[in-house]
Amino acid sequence: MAETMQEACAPDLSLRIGQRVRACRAARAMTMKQLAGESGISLPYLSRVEKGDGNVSVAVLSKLAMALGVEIDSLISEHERFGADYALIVELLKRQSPQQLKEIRGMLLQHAQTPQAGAPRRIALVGLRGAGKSTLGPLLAQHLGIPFTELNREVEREAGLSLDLVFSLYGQAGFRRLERRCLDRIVASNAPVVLATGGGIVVETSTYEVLLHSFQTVWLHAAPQEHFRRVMAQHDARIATPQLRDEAMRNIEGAMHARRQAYALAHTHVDTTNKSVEHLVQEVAEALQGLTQAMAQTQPSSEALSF
Ligand SMILES: Nc1ncnc2c1ncn2[C@@H]1O[C@H](COP(=O)(O)OP(=O)(O)O)[C@@H](O)[C@H]1O
Ligand SMILES: O=C(O)C1=C[C@@H](OP(=O)(O)O)[C@@H](O)[C@H](O)C1
Ligand SMILES: [Mg+2]
Repeated sequence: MAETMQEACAPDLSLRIGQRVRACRAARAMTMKQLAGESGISLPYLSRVEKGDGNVSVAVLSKLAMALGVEIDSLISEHERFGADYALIVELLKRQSPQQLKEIRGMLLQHAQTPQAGAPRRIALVGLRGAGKSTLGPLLAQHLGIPFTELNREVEREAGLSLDLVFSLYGQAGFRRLERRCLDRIVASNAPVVLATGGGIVVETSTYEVLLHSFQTVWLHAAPQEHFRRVMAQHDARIATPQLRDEAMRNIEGAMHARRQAYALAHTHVDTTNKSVEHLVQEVAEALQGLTQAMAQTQPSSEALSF
């Protein structure tokens, strides 16, 4: 059964699409009749789309985008909410190479990441399940003399439910909203902390951006087989049968593949393969010290961004 966007999405999305189509058409000084003709959509149907009352299929959206000479995502996005500069910056960024984008992000973060006198020490451990975040976190915190927080426990406390129930009652999206709320609260508390995050925090870009911006982040990693071996050794109920085990291994490999680039954005990376937990506490502490020194030496540039 063909599912239309109207059925799949909230009504305000239809309204937004309608407003975007109308605004793009107006900016191009096109009449409704012209747009209908150029896109091959009937005039009455286009009128309904613009009123936010059409069952807009992806095919119709694609025809409209083509006739307006815009990318289909610009008819769905909320970019205009952030103003004209935002839209121009997005276009400017689209023309940069991955390396240039890395440099631009670094420049934008330079001020935020230069340690300010008296700023709280905030460290976040990221990585796939079995990375050792929950194991190393409290030991690292003890070593540094600052408190430890497990973000998933904060989510459970916020929801008043176990993590499994949060997922089954609110779904992945509900969990991510709670995770963000808890992270925001930790940032706002302005206290030093070693934070063990959940393995999936990197998938919600807006949450991960807050984490990268506000914490010194450490990616703890190992080969997928090692992550799997460690999770297996925890005798998790989710991998109690051979089928579940196969699925779990594929899941870990798939997640590592899909998340590798995001994890790699962390400020420092530590390979945990064949290293004892005690050794790793030292190694992570040294990596963080190196990072703090490197950040202190990087003077915020007063030059204009030149890209
Ligand atoms: N460096 C390590 N070498 C071997 N086993 C480890 C190491 N770090 C953690 N483990 C074990 O792996 C399992 C998963 O660790 P955990 O800290 O719960 O990972 P995470 O919180 O990142 O999912 C635990 O049983 C833990 O004892
Ligand atoms: O990798 C993931 O997608 C998840 C990892 C879990 O955290 P841990 O990494 O602490 O196990 C937990 O947040 C949730 O089950 C989702
Ligand atoms: Mg954990």
